[in-house]
Amino acid sequence: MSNASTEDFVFSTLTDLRPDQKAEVLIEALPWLQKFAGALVVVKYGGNAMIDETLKRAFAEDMVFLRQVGLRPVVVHGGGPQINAMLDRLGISSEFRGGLRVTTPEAMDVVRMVLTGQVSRELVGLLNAHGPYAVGLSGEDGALFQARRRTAVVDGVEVDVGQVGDVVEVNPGAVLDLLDAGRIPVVSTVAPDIDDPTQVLNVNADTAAAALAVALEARKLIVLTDVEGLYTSWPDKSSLVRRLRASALAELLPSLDSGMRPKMEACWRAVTGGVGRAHVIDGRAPHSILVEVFTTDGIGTMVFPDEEPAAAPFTRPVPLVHPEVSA
Ligand SMILES: Nc1ncnc2c1ncn2[C@@H]1O[C@H](COP(=O)(O)OP(=O)(O)O)[C@@H](O)[C@H]1O
Ligand SMILES: CC(=O)N[C@@H](CCC(=O)OP(=O)(O)O)C(=O)O
Repeated sequence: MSNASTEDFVFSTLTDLRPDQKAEVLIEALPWLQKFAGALVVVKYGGNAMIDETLKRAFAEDMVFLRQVGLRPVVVHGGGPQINAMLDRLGISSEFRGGLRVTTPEAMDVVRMVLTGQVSRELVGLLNAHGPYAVGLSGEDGALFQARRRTAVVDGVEVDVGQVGDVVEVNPGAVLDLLDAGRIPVVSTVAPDIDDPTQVLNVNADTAAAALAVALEARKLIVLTDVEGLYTSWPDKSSLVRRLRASALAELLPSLDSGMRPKMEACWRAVTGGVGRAHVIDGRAPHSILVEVFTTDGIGTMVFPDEEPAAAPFTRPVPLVHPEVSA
């Protein structure tokens, strides 16, 4: 076993399971399949979790699995490393300040091109290898997002970062139409500038995913990244947090580094805005989404609200199989 890859290990372990053990794995999912039937789940797929081909295919399988068992998944994707690669190829320099890309008009053209013309296309293709599920749209389509320009804060000082914005309005109609038609919307986080409709703004994908999850009254926001979850004293591996109340997270936020901070802020915004649970999970582990949704222990870090909402969050039954997919 010592020379086997992680993948060999996973597959040999699974095929070595006795039938009764396989049945146990399946039956553990039953209460979660019941609980989440019809639930709307926003999944943020980060650029760093999007590098390995096998993992990308596993991600697409997970999304189609969620859809097929009656959930309503919405993908919001990032693409930071892919934007960096294209800027390098084009010889355009780029830097981050306070966790945000300084976005010149020239860089904005590249951000828009890479997110909507490359990353979105690739994800849509991977999902549609399983049937006609995915439709890509950006924050510009159907006036999905309106954003307002923002600055970054570096060492307590506000700095200009160019064409960067925060989502201030969401019109989720186009996403709901796609969900009602049995599709999986794949959202790129480019948004029109609310104060100057001739301009588009670059929006951090974690932040946009949280705004969309709140507007859609999602049951869950799941953020995939390239670590196991939130560590209270990064990089000490023993400090991984499994469960965290929103108020405890609010106290932690100021101490977090720039990579994790937008993610955890997004989780806080989501659960304080009415989303049932927000999770940060490891996108490097194949099928981590399924483990999170359909097992009792889950995986990664889960953020929950201080007070549970009085009424059950919004759910709507959906046909198990899209007519076109079953044809
Ligand atoms: N407290 C922390 N817990 C976990 N990861 C952290 C923490 N502080 C910083 N990080 C870093 O944040 C990174 C994830 O952020 P980022 O690279 O922006 O991811 P993504 O591309 O998935 O959006 C991790 O790889 C890790 O290096
Ligand atoms: C303003 C800003 O920084 N925007 C990000 C948008 C993409 C993103 O958020 O991608 P990840 O999720 O892969 O980090 C950027 O230009 O890289």
